Amino acid sequence: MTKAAPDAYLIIITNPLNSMIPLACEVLKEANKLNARKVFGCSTLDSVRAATFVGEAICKDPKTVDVPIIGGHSGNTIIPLISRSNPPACLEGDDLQKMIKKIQEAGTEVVKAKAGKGSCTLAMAYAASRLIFSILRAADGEKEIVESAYVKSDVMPEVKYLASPLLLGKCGIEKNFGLGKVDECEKKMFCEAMEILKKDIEMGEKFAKAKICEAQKNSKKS
Ligand SMILES: NC(=O)C1=CN([C@@H]2O[C@H](COP(=O)(O)OP(=O)(O)OC[C@H]3O[C@@H](n4cnc5c(N)ncnc54)[C@H](O)[C@@H]3O)[C@@H](O)[C@H]2O)C=CC1
Ligand SMILES: O=C([O-])CC(=O)C(=O)O
Repeated sequence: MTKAAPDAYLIIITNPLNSMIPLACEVLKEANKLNARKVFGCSTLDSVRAATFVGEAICKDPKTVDVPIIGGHSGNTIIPLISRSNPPACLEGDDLQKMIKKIQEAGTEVVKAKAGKGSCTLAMAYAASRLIFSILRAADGEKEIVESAYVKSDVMPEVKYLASPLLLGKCGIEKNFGLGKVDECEKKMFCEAMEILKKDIEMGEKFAKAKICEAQKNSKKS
């Protein structure tokens, strides 16, 4: 990609996404071709699931429901901001906790059900096509297109990569909306998620650096 299409958008679906985006960015950085505005970790399925489950709970068509997602794309790092659901979800106590868990565990549930035979496919195809079409529509000049995705981020100094709502534009990410307003419960979940994210990010970066180092040594030998 760095040689054949250095200006291309890079959208990664492969897990572990929290580490794969740092890994990819390290490789692009090494080749002097990193344009972080065009590198996306596809966490759109979390947005799709949140809209579907919240929509079911409040009897609304999921297509009309928006729930911002922050954090990452694995278990507890997926933080659906139900307090900012549009239309409002008004979930509290046990119902709220169950909803959050349902969104966070939905992917793992499918992986377990398929018992070693992959993960969810059709829903993933839908989510990927939604992100790709959003990016293309924005590149084509359509305004006010917002998607949550896991990207290189300077929103929080503690974590260099983060999922958050993004305004898309002609050249990729136009603006990162960051965390925005979060309630106390969401803030607590985010603080816990940051500790996991930090380790996941470090793992991706370390892996990339080791592979780059190995490749450099091999090229010197030959
Ligand atoms: N971002 C997201 O929301 C989602 C991400 N995923 C991720 O997408 C990836 C694919 O998922 P599935 O299609 O369900 O998995 P799968 O197990 O059905 O397919 C993986 C494919 O990769 C091939 N493969 C494995 N190692 C390879 C290598 N070194 N070189 C070339 N091919 C290789 C396997 O032969 C297999 O065909 C996984 O990493 C999964 O975790 C899946 C669903 C949602
Ligand atoms: O864990 C997996 O392989 C599947 C996944 O990311 C999801 O369904 O969100």
